[in-house]
Amino acid sequence: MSSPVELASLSRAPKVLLHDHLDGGLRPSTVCEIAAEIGHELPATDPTELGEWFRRSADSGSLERYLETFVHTVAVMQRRQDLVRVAREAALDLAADGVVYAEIRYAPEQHLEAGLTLDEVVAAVGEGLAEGEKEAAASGHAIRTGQLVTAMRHAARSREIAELAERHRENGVVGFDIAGAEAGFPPSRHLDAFDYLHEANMHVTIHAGEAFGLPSIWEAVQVCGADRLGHGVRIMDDIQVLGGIDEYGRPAAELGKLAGWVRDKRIPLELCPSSNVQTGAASSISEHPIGLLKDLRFRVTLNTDNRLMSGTSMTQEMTLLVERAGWSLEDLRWVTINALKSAFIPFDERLALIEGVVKPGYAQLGAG
Ligand SMILES: O=c1[nH]cnc2c1ncn2[C@H]1C[C@H](O)[C@@H](CO)O1
Ligand SMILES: [Zn+2]
Repeated sequence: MSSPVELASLSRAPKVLLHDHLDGGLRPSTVCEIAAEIGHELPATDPTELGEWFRRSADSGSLERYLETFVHTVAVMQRRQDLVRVAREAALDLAADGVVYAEIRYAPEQHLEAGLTLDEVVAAVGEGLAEGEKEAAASGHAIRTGQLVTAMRHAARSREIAELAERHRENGVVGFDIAGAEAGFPPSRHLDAFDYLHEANMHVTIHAGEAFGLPSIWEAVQVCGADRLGHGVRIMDDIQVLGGIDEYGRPAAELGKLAGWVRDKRIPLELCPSSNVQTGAASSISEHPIGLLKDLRFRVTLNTDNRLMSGTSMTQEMTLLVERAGWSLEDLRWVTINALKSAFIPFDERLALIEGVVKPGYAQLGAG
């Protein structure tokens, strides 16, 4: 049975976030303050106007143009103290939004302009996240965070970044990712990095199937051995909806071999509805494939991608799905548990969060 959703209570629902970019989630006021200190010119100096500028500019229908907005966030994340600050604020903002576990990603190679080393960048972000976690717990919003270290797919440093991730695995780094423009930069360009990580038994997620289709997803899964897919929304290209309901009570559909593999292997999809609408990967929230993929029982997770560029939060993404795609509280609980099952922390710790935090939290709201 599905429970009606009290929208006002969604901010209290426990949330799990696997796909959130540190350089896509800054507070507009922080961007303004640091930019003024370092003399970086912004398209707007008032925080409200700047927030609107990011959202408007990211509403471009193209991943490449969407990514251009990061020039301003990356610019203010070069000094050690600024990385600490941005990471601390990210942990605090997510905790205040009800997120109980978050994997936060960024590309260390983009934060070297003020002279930091790659290791110093990872240490600064780790320090900020730890501070944020501590403060959040003291204010009654416990959150656990982990870092995902990203290599940029157009660059040629992925092997070095993979080694960086491995060096810091006891120090808050839980996995590795590649990001950036997808068309023309297949994941297999970075095979050396993935081979290294598999040798070291490290977790890997790959942005694939966002701006480019099935060949990118196939390479990510079958050539590069991705544990999860960043977006993966274009797996839809391998699914034919037949109309009506099948013998299991699901939408009747024919899955191609790749879609079948992704579902059978329970490969998690890190879906980001608002971001996909902005980059043109989906036409609207109500038409976003997340609903169909949920009904077909793919391992669906719900994510923000870039809170600043999308003007969003986990509560907002949940609210949109409830309002525009008819999601129930049980659906939200399901994606939350899916996300924890797919997290890159040890199994026992995932289970402890599912049983000790997520299930009781949803029970309090009337689900499960
Ligand atoms: O949705 C995305 N797809 C591909 N790359 C992305 C996306 N969101 C952010 N990025 C890029 C821009 C950032 O500078 C970089 C590291 O977080 O990752
Ligand atoms: Zn992303």
